Parts: sequence; C-alpha cells; structure tokens
Amino acid sequence: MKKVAVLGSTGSIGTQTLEVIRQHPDLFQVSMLACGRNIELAKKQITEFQPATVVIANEGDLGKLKAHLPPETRAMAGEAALLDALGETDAAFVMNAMVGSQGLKPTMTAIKAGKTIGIANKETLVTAGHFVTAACKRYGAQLIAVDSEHSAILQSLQGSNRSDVERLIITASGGSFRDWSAEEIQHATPKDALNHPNWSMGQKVTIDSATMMNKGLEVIEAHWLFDMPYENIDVVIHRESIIHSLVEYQDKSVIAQMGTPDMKGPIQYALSFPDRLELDGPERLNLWEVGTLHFEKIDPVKHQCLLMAYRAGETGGSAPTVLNAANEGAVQRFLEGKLSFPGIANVIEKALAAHSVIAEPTIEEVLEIDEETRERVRNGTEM
Ligand SMILES: NC(=O)C1=CN([C@@H]2O[C@H](COP(=O)(O)OP(=O)(O)OC[C@H]3O[C@@H](n4cnc5c(N)ncnc54)[C@H](OP(=O)(O)O)[C@@H]3O)[C@@H](O)[C@H]2O)C=CC1
Ligand SMILES: CC(=O)[C@@H](O)[C@H](O)COP(=O)(O)O
Ligand SMILES: [Mn+2]
Repeated sequence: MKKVAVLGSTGSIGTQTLEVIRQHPDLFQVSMLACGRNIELAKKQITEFQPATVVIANEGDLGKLKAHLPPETRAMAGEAALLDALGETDAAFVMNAMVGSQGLKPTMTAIKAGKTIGIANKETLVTAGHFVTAACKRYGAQLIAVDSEHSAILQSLQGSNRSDVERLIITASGGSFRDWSAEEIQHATPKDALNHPNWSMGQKVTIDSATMMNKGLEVIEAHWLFDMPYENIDVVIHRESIIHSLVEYQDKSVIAQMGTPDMKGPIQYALSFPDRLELDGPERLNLWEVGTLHFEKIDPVKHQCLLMAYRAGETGGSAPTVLNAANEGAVQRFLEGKLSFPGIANVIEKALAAHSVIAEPTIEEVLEIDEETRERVRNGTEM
C-alpha cells in the first residue's frame, strides 16, 4: 500500500489525483491532504479518504472544518503547519499540485524527508531548479514528472541509455489565441484566455498556455528534470495535443508518447512509476478519428514569452526566479482586469530588464527575489 500526500487537493490536478487513487484502493491510501480556501470540497475529501492530517491555508477557516473531522484526523492551518506536517507524514509519495512558487518550500521539505514527489508544480523547478535537483541528490529523494509533456518524455526515455539522447521536443497546443490576430489579441479578456482548446485546467496554467509562458516554464522544467542543455530542447506547435512530447536519439530515431488529452494518465504514471495500471477516464485514442496531426514552427513575435523564458533559463542564476515571479504577478493582474493580455509579456520584460542577475543566489535570496518581484508586479511598479 503506497501512502500519499496530496498538496492542492481541491484543484484541477489534486482532484484528478484523488480520482485515480479512488480507482485503486488496494494500492494507494491518502495520509495527508492540503488545500487553500475551498473548505466545502475539502470536507467531502476528508469524509471520503479519512486522511490522518489535513492542512488548509487560513487559520480563520479551521472552525468550518473542525466539526466535520473524523476522530483520527487532525487539522492545521498555515504554511508553517504545512511544512511541519510534511516533515512528519508517513506518506512515501507527495503529489505537489499547488500552483505557483508557493510550492517551493513544501517541495524542499518533502525532499529533505526523502519522499518521492510527483511534481505538477512546475514553478518550483523554474524558480529554484538548481536547489531542488541538488537537494534530491543529497537527500535521496526522487522527482517524478506529472506535467503531460514531461511525463511523455519520461515515458519515451524508458529502457534507453541517457548518453544516446540527442534532443527533447516539447509540444505546445498554441493556447486559446493560436488563431487570433495580433489586433484581436489586444482586446482579449480573461474569459477568452481561459477558453483552452484542448485541456481543462486551473486558471493560472490556462493563462500561461495562452501567452505561451507555460511552454517557456516547461522548457526550464525539462532542463532541470532531464539535465538537458537548453540548445537541445525544442518546442513545436501541435494543435491537437495528441503527441505529448518526443525524444530524439543520436541515431535520429524519435520516440513519442501519445494519448487523448487527459491528465489522469500522467498522474497515474507518476503514482505507479515505473509500473502501469488499468485506468478509467481517458478516452481511447483512435487515430482514424483524429485523421491528421499538425505541426508548426514557433513564431518569434507571437511567442515572445517562450523566447523570454529560453533567455532567462540560459542566463540562469536569479533570472528564471524573476521571470516566474513577474509572470505570476502579471497573470494575477490580468485576471483581476488590471492589465491587458499583451501587457503580461511587457511587464515580465520590464521586470527582467530592471533586475541585476545574481549568478549564484542562495535559497534565501531566491525566496526574497520571488516575493519582491511578485509584489512589485502586482502593484504595477516592476520598472
Ligand atoms: N491542471 C492541469 O491540467 C495541469 C497543471 N499543471 C501544474 O500543476 C499545478 C497545479 O495546477 P492546477 O491544478 O491547474 O491549479 P488549481 O488552481 O486548479 O489548483 C491549485 C490548488 O492549490 C491549492 N492551494 C492554494 N493555496 C494553497 C496553500 N496555501 N496551501 C495548500 N494548497 C493551496 C488550491 O486550493 P483551493 O482551491 O482550496 O484554494 C488548489 O487546490 C500548477 O503548477 C500547474 O502549472 C501542470 C500540468 C497540467
Ligand atoms: C496538460 C498540460 O500539461 C498543460 O501544461 C498543457 O501543456 C497546456 O497546454 P499548452 O501549454 O500546450 O497549451
Ligand atoms: Mn504541460
């Protein structure tokens, strides 16, 4: 029986993780749940999965929860409680499905406790990839990709020698505005941007997908997860999201992982890695129904956020931290109606230009730069 902690249990990845666990009660048991403000859903999850520990974001919400707790469940609130609970939990596997760089400290705590971590929270790797991967080596912890592209790469690498790998090719749907003109995009609303063509996901990643920053974050995520130089990571637009990513080997053979777009596949693969299990949910892929698959080159004008992410990744040091934090702040402003859609890229560019890169920041400096940049961008003072 594998004991599991789910961080971000009420979100898109969190609820799908619990759907997968529900299908295999003989294999997985939920030891810990953590979420933010959705207390009504948290109550249902607690009743169903009876975890030993629940952590919510705000102290003020604890009262709403306490009357509904099974006798064996303890509930706590706040970041310090979350980190304490992660240090103590008997869960061997931690699914980090929190959104944003707030996932970094829980990831580091889980690593120090030697856990296996399903890392959906890509911002952790973008903001502090060096520290996260170094800590994994030091504490014997393992990160398993959950992001669909990185899961596809992981699957396409199985049974191969690492030295034979030449190139990673990450696919991108192109997001909500892939068929919009530059003029139309000027007036795009949050509602337009949240209308992803292929995936149903949380708000932040859906906006990132529309700006193509999601692909930029994924390039940096791939760099750290697979120890691959940026020049050997390519992105191709693939509008159907059927091929989830590809690995090219030195003999020019390319191995791809395919399937209908459904995150339960990558989630289950992470939970059962390296084994596979039966899975209800994803539709079977019938290629005769899909008919044609399309591929396009990146457009340097339209996909400016992706190029900024490549540059920040190649620069290294504190540059990706600023990229990620500025993006988080800008996406929030856009969702609040305080920034135009093209304004997201402009704000990130300004934040990066205003930052003097620290080549080897300490983890404390990373956390400070992250906080400061996000605050500045949220207040509109990024220059
Ligand atoms: N959704 C998807 O299909 C994919 C997502 N990802 C990545 O996975 C991560 C999660 O994305 P997604 O599931 O879409 O995001 P959602 O916004 O749907 O979910 C975020 C989760 O984090 C919780 N949360 C917020 N604050 C806290 C806190 N302080 N402590 C604990 N939990 C907290 C939220 O709780 P509450 O709702 O209760 O406030 C919610 O459960 C992101 O990094 C994203 O980029 C990657 C690939 C695909
Ligand atoms: C499902 C998943 O992994 C998302 O990160 C997905 O990649 C978003 O799609 P695009 O960024 O390709 O539009
Ligand atoms: Mn992805």
